[in-house]
Amino acid sequence: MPLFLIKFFIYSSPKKSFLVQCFPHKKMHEQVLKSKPKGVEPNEGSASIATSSESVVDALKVKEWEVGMFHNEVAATQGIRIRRRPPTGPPIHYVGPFEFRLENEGNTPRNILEEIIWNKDIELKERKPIGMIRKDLEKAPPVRDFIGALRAANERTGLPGLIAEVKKASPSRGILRENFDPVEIAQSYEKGGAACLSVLTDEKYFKGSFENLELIRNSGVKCPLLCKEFIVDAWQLYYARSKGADAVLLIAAVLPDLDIKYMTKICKLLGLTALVEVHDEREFDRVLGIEGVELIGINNRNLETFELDISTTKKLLEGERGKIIRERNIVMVGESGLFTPEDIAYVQEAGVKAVLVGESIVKQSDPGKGISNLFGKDISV
Ligand SMILES: O=C(O)c1ccccc1NCC(=O)[C@H](O)[C@H](O)COP(=O)(O)O
Repeated sequence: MPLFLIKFFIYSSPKKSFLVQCFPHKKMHEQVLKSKPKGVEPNEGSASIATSSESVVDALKVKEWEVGMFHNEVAATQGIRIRRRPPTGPPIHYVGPFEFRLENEGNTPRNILEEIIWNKDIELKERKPIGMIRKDLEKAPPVRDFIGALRAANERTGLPGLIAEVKKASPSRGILRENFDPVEIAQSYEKGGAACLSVLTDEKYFKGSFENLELIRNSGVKCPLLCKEFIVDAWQLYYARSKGADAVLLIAAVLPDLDIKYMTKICKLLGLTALVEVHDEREFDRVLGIEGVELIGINNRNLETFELDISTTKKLLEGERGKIIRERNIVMVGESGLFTPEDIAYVQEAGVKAVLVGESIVKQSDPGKGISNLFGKDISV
């Protein structure tokens, strides 16, 4: 019997629901049983009756969860620890006409990155139909050359091209800047010599927005824009482009190889540059095995623990991997935790042609001047 059917029967068997109801206090059934009749707040220990059209929706939800589980299994074989969906079943559980809400330990994210990823699913439920996005795409401003801008800045200054991040807050640092005017910050970065900008669009954890991305794009800022989002679905690529993005971030700690392959192809079709982010050797090797990747970021921050170590960039670019990068002419980006001219020199020495910097410059009263402080000299055009 296929795995998804076995799981379906386990999760929908009357026996299990009996156990859940009889022994809610037992370790193996530490679920809090809640029903959620339509339009009524969850109510512990009761159930609601579903209509037949609801049962079609229910079947789809179960199926959706099964796909997520399959995704988790594939991802785990590639060393990906971030689970795409909660592993202990969909939070809403259906038995015949009854609907239960199950909450248990397995439905708790293991770290902040996993929490952000699970939250994307909730956000994506509200997405516009792809047909509407197609229309928006026709009106989107033309794509600008992200990698070209980084290379040009590197040649002009002899220093890594700067991707300056427009970031109001982060899970690791909280609020970085109270008086946050995204357009003013973007203009100040451009004036200070940034080659490209990275704009956080996640609202819940970074206090960013797609509105900020659009505002910056429509403000006359010429630097190409990276849409700094947690991408889990190809739909987000179309949406980012429709809002004026020139590049998107694909995180190898979250996306299995097949997703990265598929998404980089869609990016090419849309004219978007994909910045593929890695944090360790295994992720780096996986990404080097994918054809057509032209821009790779090494994040010095462990997104599960927040630990920062800029020697991550050096470690990953040593030896054979560094050689492959040079042979393929891939542009490497050193990301996170860069505060001083010495930090910039260190990652440049390690082999990066670009850096992605947020905190150290966005916190300055004049973010453009913050760039001169970071590089130890004026790099404005
Ligand atoms: O910054 C965080 O706390 C964070 C937490 C979870 C996922 C991603 C996170 N940050 C994204 C980034 O990698 C940085 O915004 C970016 O590289 C700039 O870093 P920094 O210069 O240290 O602000």
